[in-house]
Amino acid sequence: MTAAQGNCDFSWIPVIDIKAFDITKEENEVDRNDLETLANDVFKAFSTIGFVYVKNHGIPQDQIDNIFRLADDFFAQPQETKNKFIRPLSDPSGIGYIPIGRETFEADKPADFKESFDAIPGGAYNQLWPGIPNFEKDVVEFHRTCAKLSLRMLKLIGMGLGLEDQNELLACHTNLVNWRDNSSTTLRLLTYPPYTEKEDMTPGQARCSEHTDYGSITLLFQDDIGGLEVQTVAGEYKQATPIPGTIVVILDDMMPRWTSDRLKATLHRVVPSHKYNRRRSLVYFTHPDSSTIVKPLDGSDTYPPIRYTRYLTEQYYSRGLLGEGQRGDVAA
Ligand SMILES: O=C(O)CCC(=O)C(=O)O
Ligand SMILES: [Fe+2]
Repeated sequence: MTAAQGNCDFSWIPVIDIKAFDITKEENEVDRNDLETLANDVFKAFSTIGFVYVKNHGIPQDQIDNIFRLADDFFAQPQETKNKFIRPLSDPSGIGYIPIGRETFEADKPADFKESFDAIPGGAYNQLWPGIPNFEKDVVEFHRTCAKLSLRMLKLIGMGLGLEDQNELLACHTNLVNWRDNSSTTLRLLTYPPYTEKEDMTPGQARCSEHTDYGSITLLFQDDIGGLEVQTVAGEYKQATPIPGTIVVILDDMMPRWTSDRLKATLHRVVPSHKYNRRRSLVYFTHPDSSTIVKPLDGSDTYPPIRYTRYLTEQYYSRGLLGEGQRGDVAA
């Protein structure tokens, strides 16, 4: 489906071809009609299912493959080496290595059977980088590349919403351009090891338990092993099958708040459906600037204003990534 065709099928996650507005194009080269068609499609998808597959985005496949390889190199290290990158519960950033069984989205369930390495480059936090050749340089570069795509998606969302100032959402994301300060935008390298029910997994344990993401939008690069499930409008879960060459774009918790529920943040999870296979993904959590006060853009009182950092701190705390004593530290 090309941008000019429009009219995607919105009964399930649509594939939207954004070639007309990919990250290699200068904004002033882009045809206005193509842009409007794209903005309409993106808006329809995000106001129904809350997810899209984006193809022809302009991020080179080689660059993506290289980050998957570097992630493999990190997770292949001995446990003691990886443990050196665990951040203490007193660290408000939530970055670093998160071992299996530490993070949970549902307090009454066993913590997730996954491990991750979270990166917020830019120097605002004391990020520790593994000594794997090119790891820091390439991860930082990939972070910046993802920022370009997120900015494109935010632009389309602003147009699709018909905002008087179409750049109003972009204005809350200066951290994607001047990313040194005010940023909690995180690249997560994620791996779900193979397992046996008897020895490794606890009954009821998920690879990634049910949740919505916290920020503005998420870019999810998945490998070819399935397991990601997304809640349908009818409330059932359905597989979001990997589609080669696409990135899954997810709407996060701030969007219903900004748009008075015109846009949705949809529940999703990763189920242990492929036990002999490792699943890997790269997740770019785009966050608004930390100091942003998120409130309905239509001036209504659908949601009370909230300072983004405060919201995030509460989420990290409830996920087990932050200690009780740190909850107030970065709050409003
Ligand atoms: O690995 C995946 O496919 C999904 C991960 C996810 O939803 C998350 O980390 O927020
Ligand atoms: Fe998620």
